[in-house]
Amino acid sequence: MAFSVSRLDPPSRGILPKVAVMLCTLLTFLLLLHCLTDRCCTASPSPVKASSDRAAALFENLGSLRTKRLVYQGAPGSELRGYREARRSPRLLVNEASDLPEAPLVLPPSDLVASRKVSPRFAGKLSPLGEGSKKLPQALIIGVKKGGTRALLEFLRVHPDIRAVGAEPHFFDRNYENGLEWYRELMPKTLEGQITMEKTPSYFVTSKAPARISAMSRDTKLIVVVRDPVTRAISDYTQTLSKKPDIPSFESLTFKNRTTGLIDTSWSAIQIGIYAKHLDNWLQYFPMDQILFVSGERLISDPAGELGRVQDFLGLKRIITDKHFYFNQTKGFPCLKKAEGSSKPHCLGKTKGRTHPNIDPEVVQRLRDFYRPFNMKFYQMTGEFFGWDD
Ligand SMILES: Nc1ncnc2c1ncn2[C@@H]1O[C@H](COP(=O)(O)OS(=O)(=O)O)[C@@H](OP(=O)(O)O)[C@H]1O
Repeated sequence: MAFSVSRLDPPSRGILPKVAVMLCTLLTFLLLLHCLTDRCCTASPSPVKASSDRAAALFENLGSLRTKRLVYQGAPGSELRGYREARRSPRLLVNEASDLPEAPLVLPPSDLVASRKVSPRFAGKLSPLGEGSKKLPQALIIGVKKGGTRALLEFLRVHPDIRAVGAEPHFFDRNYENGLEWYRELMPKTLEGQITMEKTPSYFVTSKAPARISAMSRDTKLIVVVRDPVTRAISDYTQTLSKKPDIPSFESLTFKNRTTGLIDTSWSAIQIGIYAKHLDNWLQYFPMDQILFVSGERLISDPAGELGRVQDFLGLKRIITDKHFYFNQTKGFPCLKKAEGSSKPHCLGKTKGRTHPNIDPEVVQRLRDFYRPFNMKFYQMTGEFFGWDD
């Protein structure tokens, strides 16, 4: 102020210059006062102020996201909600925090994925590191042939936490010599927390399979789809007949000697249905609570109910429910409203749900009598009643 007065001071000492100096001083004072009010700052924003505001906003957002991450780690059960909230704020992540590394903000912590509080498939879509790795299966559908194993696997594949091989690897029966690394290579890539599965129905009747699977992992979960052994035998025969139309009749293959009524238990169609005998072999290596028996009949009459049991057994959330199925009148079987990775309805192929040939009722009855004691034993061993002998 003193500086401006002396600079404006004219050499003359008249009254007018003094008034002019006083007016100038007053004007300067008023201007300064004006600039200290809000109107002044709003009208002419300083670039420094704007950028510091953005930085403060980013800092605040980062802070709020950090808080969310702390919530995931600190409070079990609140994880998914917190993560979803963060996901539902794309504006926050894309616009305001675009300068910040996105991955650490977006991905749920790995321990959270491992505990499956967040669907690993969901997390996987966001993973910057790729699609996981191939692992040996943690769960197997080991049988039984013609029990409904394909239907079960196709239905299970709808679950986001299950990844399964489509074809039957036959590792523990035919391809064991290829080694575990060969087997692992067949598997789909999975993320932490996802379950790798395969189905090979012949494992259930392969005497070496229990020891081999146990050597891979004693924790392997085993699923067996069982079906009335008489219907199963006819289904098995129907499949063979479709490939070799010249084979003898079911009736003649059933007996070693039709006159004496002696059943040919060496015929695989008959052999496979002696479930109690095969199960005995598995129980040498696995405890009963590591084996789940799925009813082939209920898989048709109530697929969601059976799938509920399977999801529980695998420790998965019950995601596959009634709303995933519809009954297809033409097929005569339940089908998926949407198959895995598709939006279209999906029924199993025409080799599933074949029309069976008519079998002499006397032979059917003879087979029912043959299986009854084995079925009783099987119900006793499993503690479950499948109702094949009503
Ligand atoms: N949803 C659905 N759609 C079609 N078929 C179904 C379904 N659920 C169970 N099934 C029954 O599955 C039987 C075939 O069993 P598998 O898949 O175990 O056969 S195989 O061992 O893999 O060849 C098959 O046996 P067949 O009827 O004798 O063909 C079906 O009865």
